[in-house]
Amino acid sequence: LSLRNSESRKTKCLNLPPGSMGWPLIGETIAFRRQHPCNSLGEYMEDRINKYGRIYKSNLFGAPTIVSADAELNRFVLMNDDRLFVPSFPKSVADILGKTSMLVLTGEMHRYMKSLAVNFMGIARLRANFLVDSERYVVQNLESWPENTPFPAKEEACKITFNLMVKNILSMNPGEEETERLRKLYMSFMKGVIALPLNIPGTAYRKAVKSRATILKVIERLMEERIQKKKEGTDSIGEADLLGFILEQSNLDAEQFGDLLLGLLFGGHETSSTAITLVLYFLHDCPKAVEQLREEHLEIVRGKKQRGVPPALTWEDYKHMEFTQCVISETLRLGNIIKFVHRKANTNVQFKGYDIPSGWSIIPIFAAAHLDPAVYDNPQKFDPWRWQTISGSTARIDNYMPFGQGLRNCAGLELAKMEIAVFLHHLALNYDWEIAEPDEPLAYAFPEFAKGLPIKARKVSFIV
Ligand code: HEM
Repeated sequence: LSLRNSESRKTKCLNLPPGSMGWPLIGETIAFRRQHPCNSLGEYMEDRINKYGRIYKSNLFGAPTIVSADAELNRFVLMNDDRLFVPSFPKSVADILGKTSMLVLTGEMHRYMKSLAVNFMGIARLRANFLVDSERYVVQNLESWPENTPFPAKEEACKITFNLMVKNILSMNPGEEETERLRKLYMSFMKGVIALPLNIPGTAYRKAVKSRATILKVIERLMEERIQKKKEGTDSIGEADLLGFILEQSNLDAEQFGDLLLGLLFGGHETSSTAITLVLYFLHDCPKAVEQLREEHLEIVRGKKQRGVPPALTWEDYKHMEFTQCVISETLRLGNIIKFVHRKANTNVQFKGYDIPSGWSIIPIFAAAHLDPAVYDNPQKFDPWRWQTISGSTARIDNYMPFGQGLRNCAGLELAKMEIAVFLHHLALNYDWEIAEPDEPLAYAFPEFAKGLPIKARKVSFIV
C-alpha cells in the first residue's frame, strides 16, 4: 500500500493527460477490446476522445497507459523508437514469439535481425523470386475457386500467402505432407499468440507453446539436412530460400532462425491475407473502381501481346499498375489491418505539455489519422481516386501509417503490396464476384470476418 501511495504521489506532480483508470486491475481493457467495424474507432474510443481529447490516459492490459489518437504524437513515438520508447508485449506473448524475435528485440540485435529480413525481401529477390511465385500461387488458387458456389474468401487468401512464405523460407511446396503439417502447427501457434495467456493443459496458449517447440524441432532438422547437403555438394537451393540465405549470410542458430521464421510468418501471413480479403470486400461496393482496375490490367496484357513478350508478369508490368496502387493504399487506409501498436516509455517524456512517465505504456492508434475528417475528406468512403491527388508534399502522407514508420516499420511492405497487386491483376482479368452473405470486418486489433467473407465467383475472361 505504501508503495502504491508513493507511486501516486509521484504521478500527482506530473501533468498527465485527462482520462479514467477504470476498474481495479482490468482498468478499461474490456471496453478497449470490444469489436467494432474496422473503418471506425469504435464507441469506446470515440467516447474517450470526445470527453478527454486525442491524448488520454487509461489502464489497459494491466498497465497505466497513454492512448494516442494524435497523429503528431504517433509520429513522435515511432521516430523515437529504441531511444525514448521500446516495444512492450505482455510477457506471455514475448515468451511465445521467442526471445530473439524481431518483434521483441531492441538495439543492435533488432537492427541485425531486421537487416536480414529486409535484405531477404529486397527488390532483387522480389523481382526474381517472389513475383514469379506470387503469380503461380495466385493463378493456382483462382483456378481452384468453385463456380457459383459460395466459399470463404479469407481461407483462399490464407493459402496464397502461406504457400508463398513457406516456399521462400524453406522451399516447401503446397500440398506436400510436410507443408501441411507445418501449416497446422503454425495455425495453433498463431491462435496462442492472441489467446488468453493461461499456461494450463487444454488452453490455446498451452497448445501454442507446444507447437512452437515442435516447429523449432522441425527447423533444427531441416537446418541439419541442408548443412549436410552443402557439405556433400548436393544442395541445389543455395540462397534461393531464407534457410539457405541465413546459412550463408549469418551464424544464427536453430532457435534464432526459428524466431525469425515465425516472426516472418506471423508478420506476413495473416496481414496480407486480410488485405486481400478486404480488397474484395471494398471493391464489391465500388464497381467503377473494378472497371478502371480491369482497364489498367487489360492495357498491360495488350501491351505485352503487341510487343510479343511472354505473358508472365514482370517487375516493369508491376510498376505500371498505378491505379492498382491507389486501390491498395485506400484498402489499407480504410481497413486498418494494424490498428495500433504497443510501446513503453523508456524514460520520462514530455509531449504537447503532457508527461508520459517512464515505464508507462503508450498505444499509438494508427487508425485515428486514417479516419480523421481533418486529414481525409469523407474518410468513411472507399475512394481510391483520392490517392491520385495526394502527393509526397502533403501532410497526409506523414499521417498514413498502415506499415508503421521509422526503425520498426514493416519489413515486408514491398512484398505485401506486390502480392496484393498480383492478386488484383488476375482477379480483375478473369473474375466477377459478389458477396454471398453479409459479413462485415470487425476489429479490436485486427479486422476479422466472422464468416471468412463468403463470396460467389464467376469466371469471365475479359482478355480479347
Ligand atoms: C498488408 C500487409 C501488412 C501490413 C498492414 C503490415 C503492417 C505492419 C506494421 C504496422 C508493422 C509495425 C509494427 C510496429 O511498429 O511495432 C509491421 C512490422 C513488421 N512486418 Fe508487416 N505488415 C504487412 C505485411 C508483412 C509481410 C508480407 C511481412 C513479411 C513477410 C511482414 C513482416 C513484418 C516484420 C518482420 C515486422 C517487424 C519489423 C520490426 O520489428 O522492425 N509484414 N508490419
